[in-house]
Amino acid sequence: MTSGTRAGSRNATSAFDAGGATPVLRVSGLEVTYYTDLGRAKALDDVSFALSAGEKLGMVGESGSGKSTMALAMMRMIKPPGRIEGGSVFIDDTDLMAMTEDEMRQARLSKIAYIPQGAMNSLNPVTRIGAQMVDAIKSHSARQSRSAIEDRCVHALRSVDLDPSVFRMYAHELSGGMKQRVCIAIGILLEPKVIIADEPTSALDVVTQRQVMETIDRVQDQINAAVILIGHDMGLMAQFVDKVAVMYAGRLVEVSAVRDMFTAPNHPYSKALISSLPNLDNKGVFQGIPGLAPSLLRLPSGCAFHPRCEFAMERCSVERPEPQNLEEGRLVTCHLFDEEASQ
Ligand SMILES: Nc1ncnc2c1ncn2[C@@H]1O[C@H](COP(=O)(O)OP(=O)(O)OP(=O)(O)O)[C@@H](O)[C@H]1O
Repeated sequence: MTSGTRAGSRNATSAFDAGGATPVLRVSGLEVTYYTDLGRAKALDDVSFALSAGEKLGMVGESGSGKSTMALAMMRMIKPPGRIEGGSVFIDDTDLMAMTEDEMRQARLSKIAYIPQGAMNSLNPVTRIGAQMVDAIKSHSARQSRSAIEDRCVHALRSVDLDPSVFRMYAHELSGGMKQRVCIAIGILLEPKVIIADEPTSALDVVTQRQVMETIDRVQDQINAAVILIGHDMGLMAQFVDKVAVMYAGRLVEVSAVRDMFTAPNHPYSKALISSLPNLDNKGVFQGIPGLAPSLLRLPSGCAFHPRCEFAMERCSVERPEPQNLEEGRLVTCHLFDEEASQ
């Protein structure tokens, strides 16, 4: 039933296919566990992927699948009871996981920027936008002159289509879309190589959502960054990203080019996600996926998706599938592909 073909390697971390180009970002074997009173929740389990400059990856998955944890782990911003327990995050030749705390503070914003969920609501209400932007730059390059820093801020505001007058404004004077664009402007102030935007369009109307996505597109073009967009909206993703990564219970179950993902998804969970989207055949009715996402505290044995999978085989409840690289840079974590390989 599978549509992808194996490229021979079973080791997903060995082939960082970033579309032929040398990847600027290589995440390998990233692991995060939350130690809660109720037990251990492995929120990130052996996550590996790569992105090249100018590439956009959409990260999707149900609530609690580990998308924000992945972003926070890449930024080394996981807080107790969470712990990063393994893996590397290379930007070019530098492993963020091997940096000192001080080096990592410098790397945030200059090498890798994170626009968190609800960022626009966390702008300081009593400080002008300009002062918040200046502070962000000063914490990295204190030696620049005030006028050079201000020029940089105004340039960033212009890049996201905001008038330079926004520099002197307060957050309450801006619309939701404008605030989100301010957050993007702050994210690109130091021209990072990698930008992670966590649900950048939630709580915005559809027209503004589109404008914010177009803004991200444009600034990405200007600085040639690799961008990770985290979100639930597969439809919006489809229009803006190059690749889609699907997370389920802390694991990457599929990474495919956006066209492949929508026309021929490999993993049964991706198939269910795609076919649950409203379309003309189902008259716009949301289908949903049977069953519930599992608790990370009590994961099903074998493949965590097997209780909800219409293609589940006997081994799926016993043996945990490993990520496998397929041709055309596709990755899948599913036993259906083992079957294909052994034929
Ligand atoms: N502070 C915490 N303490 C304990 N467990 C946590 C904590 N934060 C996250 N988790 C666990 O990690 C899992 C993944 O959470 P995460 O926020 O990364 O998911 P998500 O996919 O980003 O969800 P959403 O789409 O709702 O933002 C959760 O299901 C939860 O079990």
